[in-house]
This record gives sequence, C-alpha cells and structure tokens, in this order.
Amino acid sequence: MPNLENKAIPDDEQSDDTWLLRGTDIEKTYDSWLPFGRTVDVLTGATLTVNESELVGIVGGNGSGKSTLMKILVGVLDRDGGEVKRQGTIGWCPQETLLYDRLTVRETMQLFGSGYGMDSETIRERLAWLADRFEYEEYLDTRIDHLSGGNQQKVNLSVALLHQPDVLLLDEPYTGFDWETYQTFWEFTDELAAQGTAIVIISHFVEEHDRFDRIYELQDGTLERQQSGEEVA
Ligand SMILES: Nc1ncnc2c1ncn2[C@@H]1O[C@H](COP(=O)(O)OP(=O)(O)OP(=O)(O)O)[C@@H](O)[C@H]1O
Repeated sequence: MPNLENKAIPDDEQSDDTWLLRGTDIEKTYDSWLPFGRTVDVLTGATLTVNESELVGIVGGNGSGKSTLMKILVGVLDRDGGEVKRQGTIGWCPQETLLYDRLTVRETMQLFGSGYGMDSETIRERLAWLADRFEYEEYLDTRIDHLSGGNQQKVNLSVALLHQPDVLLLDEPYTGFDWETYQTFWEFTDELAAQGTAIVIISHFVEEHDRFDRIYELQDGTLERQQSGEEVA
C-alpha cells in the first residue's frame, strides 16, 4: 500500500471541513481471465478531492479509466491500492443504464427509493418533481424497455438524484438528451452545487469545460489538474 500520510494535497483542495469525497493514490489493474491474456493497469495512483458545492470534471480519452475510477469512488468496484473517503450520501449515474426492463418508471423509483430508505410519500413527491423538471410525466406508468434511449437516460439520472444525495457522481449523464433536456441538466447541476452538493461529472466535450470549478485529466493512470475554462479566459 502506498504511504498515504505523506501525500501532498494542493492548497485549494485541503479545506478539511468542506471535503465530501477524497480518493488518494487509487490503483486498479484488470487481470485477464485467460491464461496468457493481457492484464490492464488502468489506475496507477489517481488522487482527487471534491469539496462541498464544487462541480468537478474528469476528462480523458476512451479507455483511459474514467468509468473505472468513478466506480471505485462510488464503492461498486474494489480497488487494488489507495484510499477512498466519503462523507454523506452518494448518488451515482452510471454510463450504461442500470435499470430493470420490466418495471415501470414509477416502480423503478419505488424500488430504488425504498433501497435509499425513503418512505412512499416522499418517493412520490420527489418523482413528481423530477418528472416535471425533466419532462417525462407522461411515461410514469411505461415499462423501462418501452422507453426511448433518451428517456431511459432521464430515469437513470433521476435514480441518482432521487434521495437528494450530498455527492453526485455522473458518468456522461446526458448521452441521448435532446438540447432542451441538456440545458435543463446544466441548470439543475448549478442549482445543486449552489445548495452544497459536490458533483463529479465524466465529460467528453471541450465546450463544457468552462462550466466546471475544476477539471482533472486522466492519463496514464493518474489525474492531472487542468485549467478550467474560467481560468483560461
Ligand atoms: N471488467 C473489465 N475487465 C477487464 N478490463 C476492463 C474491464 N472494465 C474496463 N476494462 C478496461 O479498462 C480500461 C479502462 O476502461 P474504462 O471503461 O474505465 O475507460 P473510460 O475512460 O471510461 O472509457 P470510455 O471513455 O470509452 O467510456 C479499458 O482498457 C477497458 O478495456
């Protein structure tokens, strides 16, 4: 295990009382299941801190390990080395929708909501609010496998938002959104950040970069801090 005690954290990320998510020296190798198959060293010491009210972007080429890192930060994938610390509740929107085809949208939210420990009335109210905001009220009794890809993605995102988590981890959450929904998404994330939510988004588009407080590029298994759009301007 790496020596975590001596790991330097840049000054602007040190604020001990406001951090909600910290990953330090995260390492991950995928072993091949085949006898002579290739092992992939995806993460070799990735470090980041996300504070309250921050919108942090993670960029990087295809296969650089962004989804792997996010799964480790969420806690759904084991790491080989390093440390992850979380404060508060987590909401995760995976790149591939993790929904049950045969459930309706309403049943999906009841299922995840009760998993989060929410009561039925709170789930109903929150779903009504999200469905109105992302404009899918007419599909609440439609089965997931009968929804369009964009509407499935809205439900996937809503599952992450349902319990109003303290930390949101979103893996390209707007894939398939139409322009209006895409704009709603960014307005909404700005509102959440203003209310104190810490948000991490895996992003591919350069045009989005000035929306972030901080951007990290994942390259060769580690995270390098990039200049955000505002800092460049
Ligand atoms: N379960 C797995 N077993 C073996 N290798 C894997 C597994 N999951 C991912 N990989 C490999 O790990 C590397 C990183 O994958 P990952 O999905 O984390 O990258 P990414 O940056 O999110 O890619 P993209 O931008 O294309 O979504 C890739 O080479 C991928 O093939």
